[in-house]
Amino acid sequence: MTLITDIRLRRVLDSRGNATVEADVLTESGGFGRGKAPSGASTGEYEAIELPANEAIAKAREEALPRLIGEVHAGNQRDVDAALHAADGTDDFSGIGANSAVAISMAAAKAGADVLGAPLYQHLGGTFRGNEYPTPLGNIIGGGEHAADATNIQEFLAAPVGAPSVEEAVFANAAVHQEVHDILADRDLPAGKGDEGAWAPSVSDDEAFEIMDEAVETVADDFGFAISFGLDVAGAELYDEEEDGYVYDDGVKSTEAQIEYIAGKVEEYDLVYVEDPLDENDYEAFADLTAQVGDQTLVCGDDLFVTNVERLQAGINADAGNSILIKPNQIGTLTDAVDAIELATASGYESVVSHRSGETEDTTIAHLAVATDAPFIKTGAVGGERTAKLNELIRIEDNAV
Ligand SMILES: O=C(O)[C@@H](CO)OP(=O)(O)O
Ligand SMILES: [Mg+2]
Repeated sequence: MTLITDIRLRRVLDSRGNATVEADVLTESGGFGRGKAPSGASTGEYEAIELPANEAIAKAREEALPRLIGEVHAGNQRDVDAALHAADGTDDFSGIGANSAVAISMAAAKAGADVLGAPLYQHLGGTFRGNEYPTPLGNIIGGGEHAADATNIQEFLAAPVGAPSVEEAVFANAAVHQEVHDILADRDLPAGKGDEGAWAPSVSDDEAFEIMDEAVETVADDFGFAISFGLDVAGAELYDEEEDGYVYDDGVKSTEAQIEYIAGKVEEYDLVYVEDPLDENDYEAFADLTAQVGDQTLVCGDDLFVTNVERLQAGINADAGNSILIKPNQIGTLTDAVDAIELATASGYESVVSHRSGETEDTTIAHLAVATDAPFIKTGAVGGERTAKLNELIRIEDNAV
């Protein structure tokens, strides 16, 4: 019933106005799924390769479609993704493009769910998945590669850990976003928004910490539950090999100083989440920081692990970090992403499912986070391509998908 009978690929817009790949998968019994590839700006050195959309589409039409149409069942996700790998023939999807691969992989999963008449999260997670919902991490203040003349740290993320429901958590993050706007206005600090909708004021990182702290406390009082915050430092973007350190507006920090700085911020602000605090090649520094603060916060590898089981295994061996960021387009297929989650779970690491800075209306990651019992999902706080996922989470919680 889920035999793939047609795949259509087209170029559509992403949230930055760039071209990305959209895939439609149709099955023998009328099942339909549509997936769209997101795209990063602070991409890790070891990510799967995204090709220009036109090229990715042409390559996938030539190489992948003949191996999928009439050959593979959309309901057998591992078969779909194995066919994508076989069609690509490289170990980084540079053959057909990770953007074509992930769009087809997600579209096939949705077509498989459609035939079953089940929500995608049930198709992916099965009926015996847990009954937890992820806490949304809301990007509130940001800079780095996502906005010019703003903070050095890429993302300050609200984490409504005490929220009684996904719905309350989503609204709390939006309220923190609004509160930060008001604080910035009171301080006469004009601010545009970065790629993910976070405020991008021209303030020091220290001032951003202070503003976040004030905003989450105010909103936590209003909502009546605990709201913490966390960071995506995007350390690989700050690290400069020639300087042998992390380059901030106010000077360069050595690796030791960076570890001390982040550990200090974890203590001072009770941070619940710290992503990529260090360079993507420095497992040892990750391990040092994890030894210091790993029992009180999630130390998460994004550019460090790039959703890749081999890089994750190296991290596990080195005790580097205690959680992994999962971005399906970083590795190219849902099977590869789920393999990384399974290895993480088996090794006592948490998995945090994430959007990219360039996004679309696609909601697959909301379903993946619920299917795999992720403790957190990182998918922004405001903006249509972000609320697409947040509102889908609300619907999933409400049994309305
Ligand atoms: O670094 C990150 O975690 C992501 C998403 O927030 O950014 P980008 O998609 O630009 O890599
Ligand atoms: Mg990151």
